[in-house]
Order: sequence, then C-alpha cells, then structure tokens
Amino acid sequence: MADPLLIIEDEIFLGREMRRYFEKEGWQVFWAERLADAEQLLNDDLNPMVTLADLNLPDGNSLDLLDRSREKGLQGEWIFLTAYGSVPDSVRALRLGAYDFLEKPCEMERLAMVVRSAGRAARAQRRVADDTSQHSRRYGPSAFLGTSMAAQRVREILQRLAQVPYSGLIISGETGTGKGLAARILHYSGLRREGPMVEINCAALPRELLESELFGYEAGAFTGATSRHRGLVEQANGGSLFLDEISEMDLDLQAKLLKVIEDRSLRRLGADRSIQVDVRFLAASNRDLDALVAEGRFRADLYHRLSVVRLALPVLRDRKEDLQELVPHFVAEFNAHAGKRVRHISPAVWAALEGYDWPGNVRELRNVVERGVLFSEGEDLPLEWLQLPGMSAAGHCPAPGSCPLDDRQQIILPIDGSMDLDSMEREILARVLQSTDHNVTQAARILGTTRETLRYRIRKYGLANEEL
Ligand SMILES: Nc1ncnc2c1ncn2[C@@H]1O[C@H](COP(=O)(O)OP(=O)(O)OP(=O)(O)O)[C@@H](O)[C@H]1O
Repeated sequence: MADPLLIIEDEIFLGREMRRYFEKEGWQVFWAERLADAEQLLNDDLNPMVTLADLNLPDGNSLDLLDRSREKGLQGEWIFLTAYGSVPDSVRALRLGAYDFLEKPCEMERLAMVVRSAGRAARAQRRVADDTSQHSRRYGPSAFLGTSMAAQRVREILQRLAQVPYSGLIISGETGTGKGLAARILHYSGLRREGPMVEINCAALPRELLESELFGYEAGAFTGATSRHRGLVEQANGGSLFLDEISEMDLDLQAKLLKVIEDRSLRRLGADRSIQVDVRFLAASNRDLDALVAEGRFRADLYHRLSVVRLALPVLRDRKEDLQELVPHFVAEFNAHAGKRVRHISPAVWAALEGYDWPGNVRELRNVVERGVLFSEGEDLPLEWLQLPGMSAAGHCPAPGSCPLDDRQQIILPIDGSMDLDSMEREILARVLQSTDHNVTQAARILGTTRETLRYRIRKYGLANEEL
C-alpha cells in the first residue's frame, strides 16, 4: 500500500502540482490548504510518513502543528518550505526534529529527492519503533519462564531492575541458563527500551578486531581502514551494550573499556577528539569472575565497576520443576514453527527429561524439544527422538566422539534429522580435538577458525579436556 504524504500548502497552483507529482511517485497524497484542515486530518488518525508543509499559512505557523503532532506521538518526517526563511524558524524547525528546511522557489526534482530520502528515513524509523514495541512485548520479565523459587526470584529482580537506572551489570550463569535472554529482558523492559540494544560476543573475535569493533576507527587509522567506522559502544548510545563472555576480553582492552565507562566518552582509533556516549553496559560470563579477578586474569576495577548490580542465573538441574513450564512452552513454539500438533507428553518422556542433568541447561532442553517436535508424527512427543546422552533408543550418536570416523579421517554425520546443527558442531569439535590431542592451536587451524572462537565453543559445548 502507498505511504501517506501530507502536503500543507495554501498556494493552489503549487499544491496541485505537488499533489500530481507525488501521486505519480507512488505516494498516497493528502493536501490541506490550511493548518486547521491538516490538523483535522491528523486528528482523524492520518499518520503521514512524510509531511511537506509551507511554513507560513493563513491560519498560523506550521511549526506549531509539528510541535502538537509530536506531542500526540506521531513520528513521520517533516520538510518545511518557506519563502520567508528566517534563522529563528529554521533553528526551531531543527530543534523540533524537522528533516529539512527548503527555500521557495524550490525545483521539483530537488524537492522530490528530499521527500524520497525523508521517506526512507521515516520508514526505517517506523521499522525500529515496530521492532521495539514487538520486542518490548516479547521480552517482558515474564519471558523468563519457570515456576521454581529460583526462577521467580530472577523475574522479581528483572522486574525491579526495569525501573531503575544503573550503568553496569554482570549476569553470571552456566552456558544456556538464559544470560542472553535476561540481557534482552533488561533492555526491552527497562528505561532504555527506546534506545538501541547492541550485542557482541567478546570470545568470538580476535583482540584487534574486538577493539576496532567496540571503539570504532577513523579512515586511515590502520591498513585497511578505508572509511570511518562507528564502533558498537557508539552504536549503543542511548541504549544498552551487551558484552557476552566478557571474561575473554584482553586485560588492556578491559582497561580501555573501564575508561569509557568512567569518562562516558570514547575516542575512535586514529581520532584526535573524544565523543560523549551514554550507554548501559550489560556483561555476561559463564566463568567465575571472582576467581579470575583473584588470579589476576580479570581487572578488579572493571569488575567492581560492572558488578554494582549482579544477577546470577540458576542451573536447570537444580530446578527441574521448571520443566513443567518450559517443555510445553517450547512444544507450543515449535508446533507453531513447524506446523506440528504435539499435545501429549507421556510419563516415559517426562521421566527421561526429569532424569537427565541438562549440562547445556535451557538451551539444550530447547534443542531436544525442537528435535522431538520436528520428528513427531502425531500428538505425542516421541521418546525415541529425545536422544539424551545415555539413552540408546534411536541408535544414533548422542555422546560426543561416538560418530563413525572413516579411514580418511572424515566424520560421518547422519543427515536424517536425528542430529541438530548444534549437536553436529559439537561432534565435529569433539572429534577434531580428540585427533589433535586437545591441542587448541592445531584444532583451530584444521577448522579454519581462531583460537578464541574455538575456546568459546569448547566451553559452550562443555568439551573441556577432562570431559573428552
Ligand atoms: N528461563 C527461560 N525461559 C525461557 N527460555 C529460556 C530461559 N532460559 C533460557 N531460555 C532460552 O534458552 C536459549 C538459550 O538461552 P541464552 O542464549 O540466553 O543462554 P546463555 O546463558 O546466554 O548461553 P551462553 O552462555 O552459551 O551464551 C534461548 O533460546 C533462550 O531464549
């Protein structure tokens, strides 16, 4: 459907010409000759993507209408046309967030170009606003499921944190306990929900790349820096930056991050001026940061700066009563995704789920339920597709390192749906680590990845040496 464009113009000839021109450009054009008519349209629920307004109209100044439309929460872009451009008006227009301020007479081509780019900006803004309101609905504190005391306590803390301003926070918990989920809840239900939520996994990038990704750089700052790059801290301005696996950040980068948090400003690599930033830092770790601080492997000052507020997420094996809520939730989710109709979970399935220890926590549970739902053929969640380690029902390869290896050192993985992508990745890593005697450098070379990434995945899949 065509996007609405509101033209407010009292010169009949010009108004007509603009209407004809922009209808041809694909807009749904509304034309008002007076401010009062335009206001009536806005009151009648018109929400223009772009408004093109003459500044001085017989019944008033259209900046006042922009002001009132913002108060009503209307977001589209405004472009002003004026024959009597004055500095105070243009200053006020910009303060009110006008897109552009053009002097009449203005060539139609130029006007059309400005309207087109204002349209693009307004559409992008609307998408962000829609995403934000969708995310706010999706990521309320109640999105953290579980009926156990521990889960209830987490929800209470999330609820409380949503109401207060704080500059930093540490979320701890084993892999898959919901640290990423908690960070999204904190952002989208908190005071900064209208701002951006930016996420980065500190273990996934080598040191230099992490530094330039976080702090940005100017053109020419280093070989290959062809143009200016706004770093993630800057991109998170007004919102939150989620630093997952913060324990993997190098000590010198930790020092740089601490300075940014304390000074509320940063300097891009190669820049000679600092930029003010207003960011809330959410950090997560599945390692014991207290211990890392004691060993000198994590900076105490950064730890103390971030750990003003701490949120520790409970492991699933200590709150198995939460399965009663989590399993039906994931079943419903994957029923909807895959068009399945699983409605029944047999006592045998419950017994298998409750008897398992869930080292990968809720993530692992979610994957197991996904596989079950995908391969269900009726209303039952099939026991044979749970394939929990220790179960031999389907005869596939649930335990790491158990898939067949052929004589050319190739791994044979079943592609009949009995293994999901995570399990395949885990299997491949386990086999390569076995074949290199757990030499991470050699394994990273074979896999064509960095040691940092590999280390992160080893921890993610619980493949540390002693478990192989
Ligand atoms: N309490 C919960 N209620 C609903 N879903 C949950 C809960 N906890 C985790 N999940 C879901 O489990 C999956 C894994 O969670 P998440 O990625 O947040 O874990 P994590 O602790 O950040 O893991 P990692 O340390 O490996 O990065 C996600 O799909 C998340 O939505």
